[in-house]
Amino acid sequence: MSASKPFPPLKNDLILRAARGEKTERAPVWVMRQAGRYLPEFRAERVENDFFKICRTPELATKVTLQPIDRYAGLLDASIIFSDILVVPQAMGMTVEMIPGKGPHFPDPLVLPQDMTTKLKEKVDVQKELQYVFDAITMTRHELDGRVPLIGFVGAPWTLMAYMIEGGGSKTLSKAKEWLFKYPKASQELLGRITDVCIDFLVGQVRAGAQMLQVFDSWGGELSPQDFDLFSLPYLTQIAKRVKAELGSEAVPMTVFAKGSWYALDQLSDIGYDAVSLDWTHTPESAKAITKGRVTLQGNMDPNVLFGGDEAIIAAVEKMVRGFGSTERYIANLGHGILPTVPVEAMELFLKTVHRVGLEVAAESADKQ
Ligand SMILES: Cc1c2[nH]c(c1CCC(=O)O)Cc1[nH]c(c(CCC(=O)O)c1C)Cc1[nH]c(c(CCC(=O)O)c1C)Cc1[nH]c(c(C)c1CCC(=O)O)C2
Repeated sequence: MSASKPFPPLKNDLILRAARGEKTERAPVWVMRQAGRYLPEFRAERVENDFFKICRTPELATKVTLQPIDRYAGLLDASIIFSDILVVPQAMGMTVEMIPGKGPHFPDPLVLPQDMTTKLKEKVDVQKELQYVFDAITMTRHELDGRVPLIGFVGAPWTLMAYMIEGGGSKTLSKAKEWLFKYPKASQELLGRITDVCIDFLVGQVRAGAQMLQVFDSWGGELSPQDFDLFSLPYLTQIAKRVKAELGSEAVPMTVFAKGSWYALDQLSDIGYDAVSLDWTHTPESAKAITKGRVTLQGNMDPNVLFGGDEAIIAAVEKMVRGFGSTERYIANLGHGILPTVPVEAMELFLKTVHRVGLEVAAESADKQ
């Protein structure tokens, strides 16, 4: 498939305007992992198909991406392409399986620096290896019919390196950290190689139709501030700068999410991203005081509030949306992905409350002027 057929015109550009720092009528909202196991229609799809088969089949990836957009019609202001951060290690030559109930598993992880020569491809042809993601993006853009913008994404180099060495989830990340401290040069080489692939992949996603991009450093907060400076920040910086330089006038807004790296918020506001996604360890007031309007803030309700019942959800959304202020440089979201056991009604109440409070805040700020 090619991106040559023109895409339908966009009817809701709230999130793009918020990311660019323009005023919005209300705070736009979407949710990390909004296409996922809390949706019965997604679970039904997973009975039929393996996780990576869905990722690799554009028709299925498109179908699953659209599930939350259809179910919560008019309530979500963005879609995010259904895929996974671990398609990058796969493109680099590694095998990754998704084990139901357990998560990702690498049967043959990187153990020693010399494994970079034997277990990773020397040159990665991103266009060929990840064509299926580009096809899914192009197909989804057409099927969305301009309802909301489509977000593309990658995992950050440090988070991907950690998976490639740990071979899956880990409580301590001891193996990946052993690399950082024992083999710092090899670690930097690996991070650089992952960065190059991430850059080609993001550029390709935009050329295929992605209208905004997010970089997920899910394990950023496992690093000390000094180690984040050495092993994550330089690569996050390269990604923003080189993707924007390569795309030139076609560049789209970019968001960085470094979960747990509260200490890096000031730096993350100055490295070329338009938006910074926050987990729930920030108050809106402190995040605004640190970032001083340099970036759009995204987030940040604790996803577990969705288990707390209606009153708790409404109270937390009120606090969040009023705290961030709703019409300037703010995108409502959770502080991390929605969890698989969240009731679909709780998600609906979250979205409806963000809309209601967002409109109230906008009306109040218009009154004041
Ligand atoms: C660390 C990470 C991964 N994947 C991702 C991250 C970064 C975000 C984060 O920190 O949560 C990113 C991701 N993974 C998925 C998306 C799809 C788009 C969306 O947000 O809706 C996105 C953006 C689908 C998925 N990725 C995965 C599922 C569930 C798998 C299944 O259906 O069996 C989905 C819907 C599997 C996955 N993939 C990964 C793990 C650790 C797991 C297992 C744990 C879990 O299930 O939550 C790696």
